[in-house]
Amino acid sequence: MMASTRSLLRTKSLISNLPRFSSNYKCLDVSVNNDNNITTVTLKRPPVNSLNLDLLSEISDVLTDLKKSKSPGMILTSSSDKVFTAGLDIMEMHKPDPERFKQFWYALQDVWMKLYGSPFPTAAAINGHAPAGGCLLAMCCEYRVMVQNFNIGLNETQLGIVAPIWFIKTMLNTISIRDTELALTTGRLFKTDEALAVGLIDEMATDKADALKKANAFFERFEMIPPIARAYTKDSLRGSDIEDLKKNREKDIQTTLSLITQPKVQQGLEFYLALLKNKKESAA
Ligand SMILES: CCCCC/C=C\C/C=C\CC/C=C/CC(=O)SCCNC(=O)CCNC(=O)[C@H](O)C(C)(C)COP(=O)(O)OP(=O)(O)OC[C@H]1O[C@@H](n2cnc3c(N)ncnc32)[C@H](O)[C@@H]1OP(=O)(O)O
Repeated sequence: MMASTRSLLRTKSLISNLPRFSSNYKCLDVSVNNDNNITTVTLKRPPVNSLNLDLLSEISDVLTDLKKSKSPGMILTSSSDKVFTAGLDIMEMHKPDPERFKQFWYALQDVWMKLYGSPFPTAAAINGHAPAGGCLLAMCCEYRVMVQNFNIGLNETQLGIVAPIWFIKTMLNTISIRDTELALTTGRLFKTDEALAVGLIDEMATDKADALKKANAFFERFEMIPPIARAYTKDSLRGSDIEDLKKNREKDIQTTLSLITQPKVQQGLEFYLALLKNKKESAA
């Protein structure tokens, strides 16, 4: 084979392995670092990146693309300078249309299964508050770097709701059983330094640039590790949690819908929404 043909074929195979990202994302920025081929996925759904059906569907799509293209790794971060994500969009849970809610919850399950179980390494550069679903996304990643003076945690009980079992398992994969129980029953939000002390995050950062730098450095640990061995090992640790949800997926959707539509739960959500609005009014 002529050298020029070989080089053309090599170029073609490189091109076909490059991640193909839709330029049509409305709520995400997706960019690949030329130095290490790590993809940074930036949540950008102002004002607080709350996770609605649209945003979850886009995250799910980008995770599929990254897996298909055998990406060497992904960093999840936010375009906001004070919120990583405010968690699930409360408007998807307040007086929900049942069909839409089912799609919404299905999309959340998809994101969780794809992110928690990704064969490629993942890191969260948490550059703002990460309550509830925000903490869940961060915990799905394998490594967390968080900017100082923000909050992170599963605060569901504070809203009068209950974190689903797969949220709980994700926390149990991150911190101790004892700390998980205390954190969940009290709906505790940890400040960055408290999160570090308990192991909920791995490193602190001074600002977003520092967080991205530290997150990028995490991937250097895998330079000499065969990706297949890495991926199988991760699957051995996390795969059974994912299988459990796969088996119970429909039941999980139905149970969540029936819990969330209980009048007491709806009243609790209304009260919480009013608190968020009042906070703004009293600050003005
Ligand atoms: C027997 C009982 C059984 C009960 C079982 C029940 C159910 C079980 C089933 C399901 C479990 C569901 C699990 C849910 C997990 C979740 O993720 S719930 C969401 C939790 N999120 C939060 O608690 C965060 C709330 N937000 C904040 O604390 C702050 O907004 C912030 C993130 C710290 C940012 O503060 P900041 O000052 O910058 O912004 P504002 O507070 O002024 O907010 C701006 C704007 O955005 C709105 N907003 C904030 N968060 C959300 C949100 N999560 N969803 C939707 N909208 C949100 C806020 O209201 C403001 O709106 P505006 O006034 O119209 O501008």
